[in-house]
Amino acid sequence: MVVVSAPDAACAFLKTLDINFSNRPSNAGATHLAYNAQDMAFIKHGPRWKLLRKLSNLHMLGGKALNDWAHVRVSELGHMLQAMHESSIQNEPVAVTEMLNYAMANMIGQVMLSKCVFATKGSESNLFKDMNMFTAGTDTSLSTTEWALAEMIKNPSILKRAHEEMDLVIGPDRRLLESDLPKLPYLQAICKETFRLHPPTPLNLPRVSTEACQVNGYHIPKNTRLSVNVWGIGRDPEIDPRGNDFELTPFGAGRRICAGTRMGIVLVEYILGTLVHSFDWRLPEGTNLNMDETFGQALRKAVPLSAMITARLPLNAYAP
Ligand code: HEM
Repeated sequence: MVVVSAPDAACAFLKTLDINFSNRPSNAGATHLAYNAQDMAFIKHGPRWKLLRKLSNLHMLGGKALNDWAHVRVSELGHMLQAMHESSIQNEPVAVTEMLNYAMANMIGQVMLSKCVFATKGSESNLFKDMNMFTAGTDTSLSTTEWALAEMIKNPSILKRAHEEMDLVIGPDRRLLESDLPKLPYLQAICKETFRLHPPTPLNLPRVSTEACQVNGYHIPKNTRLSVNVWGIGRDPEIDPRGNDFELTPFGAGRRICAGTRMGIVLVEYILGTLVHSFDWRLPEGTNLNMDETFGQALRKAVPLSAMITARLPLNAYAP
């Protein structure tokens, strides 16, 4: 197995990925949810074929599908905001992680299965869960949103500056819309910085060399397992941001790049932006912010985020 941590070597490897590292090792979990036509043929006879065909037929991860399903994100986010608002009125801490999990799973679940995942016990939704699509889509987006909120609670000046930008662009009378996102560069910078510091897949997903090859002077035999240490590269003080763009690859790169990149970015920016604009955030009295990491399906906070929130918008902004 090769783990690449140095940016220049990672850059060379990533450039070689499409040619020689396009397969996944057989135990790579969600990575079997391969997506393009060639990969589809590769797994055509596997148990995931039915769902994959559905994904592909609906073009559900592309730009048009993202627009077509915007109303689902609005309504699911509305339900979460309403529940959070009720906690704030009762002066109770909000179980942020749990709420994000429900909202993200329902957003992704409804798009893929046309039903609310946490309101159905049908076999199709079980199949969906067994197939790791939750972890590919929800755990990654959830962990980024949770880490970003935690970093802002830890650094109130960042939260304040995000509020200032949003108050200027959106104002205090309505909720954030997805169409506001391009006008919020500071929010986008917060998301990018969170991807750098807390990449949900810190070693990317593993690839296997299909052929022997030479990379950066090293001989890589056929069938070598390759991992890129995205977490280490993102924290390397030597990195020059004017490099070749391979210093920030939270969604991977090349032919097997994350199939849900667009959806992941929209989910994180839209949900995080709305939560920040809608509430003031602070820790419950007498508690400390634990920033320890734990690695499961994604790199998550070891202690789920719990916070006190105060509404910043009029009551009707918190309706589903
Ligand atoms: C913050 C959000 C997300 C992050 C950081 C992320 C990250 C990744 C990474 C690093 C890979 C491996 C790429 C490579 O090997 O080069 C991957 C693969 C994948 N992701 Fe995501 N992901 C996110 C959201 C999503 C969403 C929302 C979906 C779908 C609903 C999704 C579906 C997939 C699938 C199907 C693959 C496998 C692609 C293949 O093997 O060809 N991801 N993701």
